[in-house]
Amino acid sequence: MDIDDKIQKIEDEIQKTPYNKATSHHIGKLKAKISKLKEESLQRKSSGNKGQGFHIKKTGDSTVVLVGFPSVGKSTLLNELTNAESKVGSYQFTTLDIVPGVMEYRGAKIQIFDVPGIITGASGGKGRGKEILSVARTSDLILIVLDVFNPQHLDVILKELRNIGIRPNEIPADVTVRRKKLGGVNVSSTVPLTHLDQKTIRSIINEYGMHNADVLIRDDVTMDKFIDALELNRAYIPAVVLLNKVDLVNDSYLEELKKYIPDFVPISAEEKQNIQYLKDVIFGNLNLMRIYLKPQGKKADMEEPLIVKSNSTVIDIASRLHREFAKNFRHAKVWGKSVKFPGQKVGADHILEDEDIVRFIIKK
Ligand SMILES: Nc1nc2c(ncn2[C@@H]2O[C@H](COP(=O)(O)OP(=O)(O)OP(=O)(O)O)[C@@H](O)[C@H]2O)c(=O)[nH]1
Repeated sequence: MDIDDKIQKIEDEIQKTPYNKATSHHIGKLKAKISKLKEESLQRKSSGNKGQGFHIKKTGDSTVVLVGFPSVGKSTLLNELTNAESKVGSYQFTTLDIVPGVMEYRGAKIQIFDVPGIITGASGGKGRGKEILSVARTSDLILIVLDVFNPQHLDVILKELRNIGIRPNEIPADVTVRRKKLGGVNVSSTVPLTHLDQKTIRSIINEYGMHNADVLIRDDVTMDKFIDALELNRAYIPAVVLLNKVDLVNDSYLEELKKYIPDFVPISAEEKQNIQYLKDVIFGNLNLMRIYLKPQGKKADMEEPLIVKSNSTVIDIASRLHREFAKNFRHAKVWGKSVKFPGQKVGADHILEDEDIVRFIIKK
């Protein structure tokens, strides 16, 4: 029996088992088993395909990946957003290889990848699923591209992404597990747990080979999220749904769709509709900010901002500039939204905001 058969067999068993208090620990154990098998299957696939996968050199400030079925307009969109010269064809599977492009926006260099069209079963190795696997898992944002006439593909794509360990738009549950030598499994939580009982938690923990551990739970987690928290390989990545080719439909069609997909960005890559707004959405979801540097006695360089992650501190910026800078840091002066008055003196841990101007004062 291969791994997929094993997974199917356990899934069938879960289907047949009624879910209640008495069976919860058993179902927890089965779900943990499935999670481990899927992980094993992923590991095998990626190691078995050495050399064939895409090796992408990450450049720029962030990376974004376009995921969608063939012919939904990914190449056309990539051309609109970036400087890449991607071939556009009106037949399926035009994208034969990965095409990175760079979108320059608000001073940031955002690298965008168009991966070959996802098809059902991609995560299982069908089509060119493993490419999606390697690219999407390491990206900072996933753009799920749908054709306006095939919105039902969203469910398939989300399922495929989950199968390769991606948890789009989820935040990891706050669970810590400390292994110990003796004393059994001790579970404590800071909030009431409405989805899991002690027996189920123990049963899942045991399935992961741990028989002595302190488990601390700070969220009212579901069974699935608890299992995710025990897997090391989960990728929590923001995702945005794009509905392409809206030039072919009217407003009432889109209104109707909102009943099924509450949150999407309508675009037309071909007719260049809503592209500017999309760029804003991309930038916004990457959680980046622009910081301008002001050398001593000179005006700030307002041409080329430093692009950093939101909530970066003064010392984060200093470390990025130069190791010596951070080591000899004394204080900084800041102009902008993060301070009460212009030129305010701040310490290393001060959190900056978008478009702040910073001057470093370092020990001589
Ligand atoms: N009407 C309309 N057609 C579009 C739009 N975007 C793309 N197309 C057309 O859809 C077809 C497929 O576009 P591509 O950009 O090649 O699609 P793709 O998703 O990259 O396809 P694969 O390379 O097969 O994965 C082409 O004929 C495009 O001209 C759009 O916004 N409106």
